[in-house]
Amino acid sequence: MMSELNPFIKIRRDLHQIPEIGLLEFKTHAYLMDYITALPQEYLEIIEWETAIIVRVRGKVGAKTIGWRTDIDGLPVSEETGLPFKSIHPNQMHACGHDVHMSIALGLLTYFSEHQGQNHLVFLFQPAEENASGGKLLYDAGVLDAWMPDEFYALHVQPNLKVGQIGTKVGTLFAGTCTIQAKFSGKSGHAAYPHEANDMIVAASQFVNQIQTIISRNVDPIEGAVITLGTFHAGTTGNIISGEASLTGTIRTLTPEMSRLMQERVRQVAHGIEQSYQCQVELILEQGGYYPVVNTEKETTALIDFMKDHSKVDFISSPTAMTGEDFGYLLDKTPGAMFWLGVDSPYGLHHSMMSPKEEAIPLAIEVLEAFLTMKIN
Ligand SMILES: CC(=O)N[C@@H](CCC[C@H](N)C(=O)O)C(=O)O
Repeated sequence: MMSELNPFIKIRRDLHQIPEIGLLEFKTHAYLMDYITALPQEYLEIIEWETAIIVRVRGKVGAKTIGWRTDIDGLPVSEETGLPFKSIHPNQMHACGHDVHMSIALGLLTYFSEHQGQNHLVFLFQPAEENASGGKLLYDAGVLDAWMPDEFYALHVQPNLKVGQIGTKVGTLFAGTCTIQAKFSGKSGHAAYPHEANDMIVAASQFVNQIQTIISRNVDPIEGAVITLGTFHAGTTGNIISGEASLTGTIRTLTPEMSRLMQERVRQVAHGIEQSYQCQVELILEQGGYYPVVNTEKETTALIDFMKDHSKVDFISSPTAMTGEDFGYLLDKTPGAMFWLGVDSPYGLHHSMMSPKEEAIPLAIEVLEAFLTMKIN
C-alpha cells in the first residue's frame, strides 16, 4: 500500500505548480487565504495588503511578538525538472524554493492555530522577494506597524546542504544588492557599412568587460564583491548593426561603503563608454530594500544553541554568502536571524532543474514548532 503524502508536501506541490512573479502573486495569495481561513480562527487575526498576508496568533499575555517570515514569489525561469507537479505557468518557476518556505510557514501556522502561547506570533507571507523588495514596500506602507515583531526569523532553502543540516552565523549572512539597468543608444545600419552606423553591441560589450575590472582592480580582495549581468538584449538579425542594447544585472557588496564605491565606478565606466563610442548610456542603479542580512548576536546565538541541541539537526557554521534577501531590510528594523535549511539539490538556486528534497519540509516544521514554542513561552 502506498503511504499517504505528508499534507505540507502536498501543499508544496500545489504551490509549485502556480509560481508567480513578485507583486503578481494573485493565485498564490488566494491559495494561502483559502488554507488560512479554513484553520481554527479562535486565536487568529488576518491582514491582507496587496498580495501579502499577515497573520497574528494572539498570545495569552502578549507581552511581546515573535515574527516568522516567508516569501511567496517565483522567478522568470522555464522549469526543466520534468516533475509531475512542475509549473503550469510558462516561464515562471519556484526556482528559489519559496514554495518550500510557504509550506513550512503553513505547517507552523497550522500547529500554532491550535497551540496558543504566552506571547504573540506573527506570520508574514511576503511578496516580491526576488524583484521589488516586498518586505520594504509593506514595512514602509506601515502594514506591520501594529504587529511589528520584537524578534523576526526566516529561513532560506540551501541546495548545497543535506536534509537535516541547518546553517547560519552571527553577523552578515547575505550581501546587500543594487540592481543595474543600462540602455545603450547609437545608430543602426547595414552590416556591410559599419562606418555609417554606431554599433551598440560593441559598446555594450565593452561596458560588460570593463565593469568586471571593478572587481579585480577597485575592490579590496579581502572584502570581495560581485557584479553579475544577467540579461543582454540587442539586435534583430545577423546582417543589421544594432543601434540599441540593454543590460540588467546586480551588484553585491557586504558594506554600504563598498556599494557606493562600486556604483560610482559603474557610472564612470558608463560615462567613458559614452565618450569613446559616441553614444548615450541611460544607467539606473537601484538599492531598494536589499540591505545586507545581518543576524543580531543575541537572537542568533540563541538560535544556534537551540539547533545544536536538537537531535534532528546537524548544525553547520555557515560562511557569508553573496546572495541577497530583502529580509535584511526587516532585520535592520528589529533583531532576529535568517538561516539556511538544507534541501540537497544537485542544481542550485535559480536553476531550471532546482529540486529540493521534500523530506526537509516536515523536518523543518517539527524543529521550528519547538523553536517558536520556546520563543513565545
Ligand atoms: C535568495 C536569493 O536568491 N535572493 C535574490 C534576491 C535578488 C535581489 C535583487 N532583486 C537583485 O537582483 O539584486 C538573489 O538574487 O540573491
